[in-house]
Amino acid sequence: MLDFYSQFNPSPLSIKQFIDFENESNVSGLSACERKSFIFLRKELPVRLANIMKEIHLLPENLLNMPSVGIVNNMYATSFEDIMQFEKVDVNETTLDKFCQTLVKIRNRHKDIVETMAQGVLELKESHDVDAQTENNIQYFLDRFLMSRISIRMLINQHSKLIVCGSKEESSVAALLFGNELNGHSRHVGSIDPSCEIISVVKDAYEKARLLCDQYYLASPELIVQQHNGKFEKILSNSSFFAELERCSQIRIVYVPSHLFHMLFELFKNSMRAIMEHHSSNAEYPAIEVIVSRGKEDICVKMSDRGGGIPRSQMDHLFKYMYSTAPRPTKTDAHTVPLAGYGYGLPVSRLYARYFHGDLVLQSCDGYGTDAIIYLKALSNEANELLPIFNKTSSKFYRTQV
Ligand SMILES: CS(=O)(=O)N1CCC(Oc2ccc(-c3c(C(=O)NC[C@H]4CC[C@H](C(=O)O)CC4)noc3-c3cc(Cl)c(O)cc3O)cc2)CC1
Repeated sequence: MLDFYSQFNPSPLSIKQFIDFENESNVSGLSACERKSFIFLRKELPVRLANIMKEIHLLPENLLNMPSVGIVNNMYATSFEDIMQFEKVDVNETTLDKFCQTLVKIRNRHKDIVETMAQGVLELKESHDVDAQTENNIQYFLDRFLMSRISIRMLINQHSKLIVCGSKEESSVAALLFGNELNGHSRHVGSIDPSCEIISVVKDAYEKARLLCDQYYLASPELIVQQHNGKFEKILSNSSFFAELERCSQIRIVYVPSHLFHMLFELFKNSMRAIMEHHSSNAEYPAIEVIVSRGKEDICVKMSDRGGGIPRSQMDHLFKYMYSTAPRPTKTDAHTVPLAGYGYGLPVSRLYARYFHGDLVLQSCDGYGTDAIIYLKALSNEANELLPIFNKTSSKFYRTQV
């Protein structure tokens, strides 16, 4: 069955399709949405699982034989079998309920997979010499494996949040509690906010990172936020609309707030760490400046710090899984720098940006500071999932690399 489903390419969805899918259900009732989602997912989830499982099987023997990689492999095989039981069932209330609960079970099973995979890489580093080719292999695989995982969790979250998987009582309570409007704000569609106010997420991520910074450094840099809404530039001059523009000028995007938060939280931690270390002998710390801008195609969030910057020779390391994989500090290690990434914070943040055809880039001036720019698609119909495809090209990459 694995070979059968790995023959199909994953079908990317745009954010607009995720939204329209739910809006359509408003017309024909939730059960139509649930049925349509079930029919799509009972094929698409096995396709996405099978595509990445075939790549796991192409990994270098040394890595594949690591205990933690074996655990990941078995988890995927179990989840694939779980979904297979719905391949030919009739579509009725019982199977839809069971399917929902199976998705929640799979989501819980996979919740620590990033850490488990990182543990597998660590086991390899500690037991074998890792040559440049193997490191390239691992970088290529982890980018694709972690992107695939983001996409599978997105599909599961959209289905389970829209259908509000769980007991009917929970569903009715959820409907009572959340319904379609949240305190008059636009309603979320699963994990998507159709009107996500970017500056609010920026401030939230800053406050959470500042907490960690204050805990360790007993101080933290201030935040200066600006925005430039190019969308309204043309009619800015007409003062009669000014009040309206003031309200409209909050730059909003149809996006997944949790993805944006993850990226911003990671970047704030890195900027704060650089600033506090670079100015450790000062009593004053240069503020972090964030500019949010909206143009025709892109929405950009630029974070600028004066943390001393990084030489170009070191820049590539920041996105390297192998370079950053280090033993997680033990709880008793009182001197753990809370802002230091011991995992894959930056590479995963770039995957979140790229997942809907955006990007995350760093521009550093050694001796001065670093700019980090998050690019997001301004239009939801252009924000298509970017999915890894298992085919001859990807297989060849592993073969030539070995
Ligand atoms: C893989 S991960 O996601 O897990 N993770 C990536 C992140 C890393 O932590 C960090 C944090 C900050 C910095 C840093 C320095 C810095 O440290 N300079 C001083 C050294 C410059 C080289 C110098 C040398 O080696 O030559 C030795 C001093 N300067 O600018 C930044 C900076 C980086 C990012 Cl990405 C940013 O967004 C903003 C920034 O200001 C580096 C590393 C943990 C691991």
